[in-house]
Amino acid sequence: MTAATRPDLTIDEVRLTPILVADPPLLNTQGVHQPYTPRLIVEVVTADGTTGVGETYGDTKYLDLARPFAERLIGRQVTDTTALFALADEIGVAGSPGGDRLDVGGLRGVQTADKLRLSVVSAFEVACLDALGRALGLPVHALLGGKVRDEVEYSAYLFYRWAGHPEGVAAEQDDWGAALDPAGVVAQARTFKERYGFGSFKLKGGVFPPDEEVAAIRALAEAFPGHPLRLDPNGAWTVETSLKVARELDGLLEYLEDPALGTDAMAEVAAGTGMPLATNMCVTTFPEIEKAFTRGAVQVLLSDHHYWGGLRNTRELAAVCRTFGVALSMHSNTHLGISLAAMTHVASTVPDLHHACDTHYPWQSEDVITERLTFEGGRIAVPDAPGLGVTLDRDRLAALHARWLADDGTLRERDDDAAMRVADPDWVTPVVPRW
Ligand SMILES: O=C([O-])C(=O)C[C@H](O)[C@@H](O)C(=O)[O-]
Ligand SMILES: [Mg+2]
Repeated sequence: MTAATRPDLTIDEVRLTPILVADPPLLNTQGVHQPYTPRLIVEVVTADGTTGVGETYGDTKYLDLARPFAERLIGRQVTDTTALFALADEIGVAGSPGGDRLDVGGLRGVQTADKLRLSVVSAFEVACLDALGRALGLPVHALLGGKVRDEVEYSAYLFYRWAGHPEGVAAEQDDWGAALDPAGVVAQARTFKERYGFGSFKLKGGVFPPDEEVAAIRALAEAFPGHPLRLDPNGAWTVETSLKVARELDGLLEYLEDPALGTDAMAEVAAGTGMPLATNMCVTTFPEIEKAFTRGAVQVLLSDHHYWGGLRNTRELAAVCRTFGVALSMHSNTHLGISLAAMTHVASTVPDLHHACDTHYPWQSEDVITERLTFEGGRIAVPDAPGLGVTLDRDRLAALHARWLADDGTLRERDDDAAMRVADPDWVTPVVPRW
């Protein structure tokens, strides 16, 4: 390829398409998933006609950042992903003029202005890498330095859930049925194993009193001997409860995920148990690393390329974890195939990936790509086609965007509390720790 034949990778156009995607009634400590959840699909189009795609959170606060960011990208090169961070810093976050803390809590850790920006940057970075890979005929993993494995292992993400969303609420149906006790959780795990071949199971906890969730883990251990298990109550427990559960599940869990909220509480739990602790809550930004790692508060870091700022930042995070002797795996939030492909590419390039990664993907019956990614033995084969190796399905994208347009605004923000209040008008956001 000479300079004359090199494709013109100047960004000519950026398309942002907010969508609403069907989501089952999955329970967590804050409430229940809404019947439809917002995501944002990003497309960058280069002067030579190549299009790259990315995906991130679609709530209004992300859209408000993505729009001015998209304008600033026009005329830049898709190769210039380093510049994305400085560009993002130019954009103010509403309610946080100084770029400081917006609020704390939720299920994904602190929400700083910087983290919001990084969550937006990640979709553009992935779209740029996809476009670059397509233009060069190279898979994204090659652009990241090359894969060290041909498949990436994922874990079944078990949720307590209702059979359907509340009566009268517009929603898609599925055939999973309810899971509200140990037998239901085991049945759900069995379905996951049959359909996708998953070899390890994570249970989303913090929904029922700890004893009931301990019983569910015991039932899983009995039904699936030798299969790695995890429990994640999203910080719903006190230090004392966390230590009690750690004792009771000693030898049954590969790790306990965010039993208590915040680095101080996690460090206290870690000091009192030999059970490895994982997090996607107390360490979700680079500034939080030093305190947590030096105090031994976490033994497994669950990265998430969305809020860590993309695929290359994920690799930098992996290097930091390696340096501190902290194991690495991946967190997931409701996502579609574009993000699953991005996760798979970056995961394939990280030498020390210690546990099967989380994914919500099997819960998503809808997608915006022409061919869904498939799990064989709980694993996804790392795509070798150019870019991410996925193709946007424009009809599906348009249909899910039409749903977003038709919504009166209630579903455009993920709000698990509000969704729970539809079923239980007396529901109030639980004060954490709950138990
Ligand atoms: O590992 C986690 O904490 C998550 O996956 C956070 C998510 O928001 C999960 O709790 C959910 O989807 O309800
Ligand atoms: Mg978690």
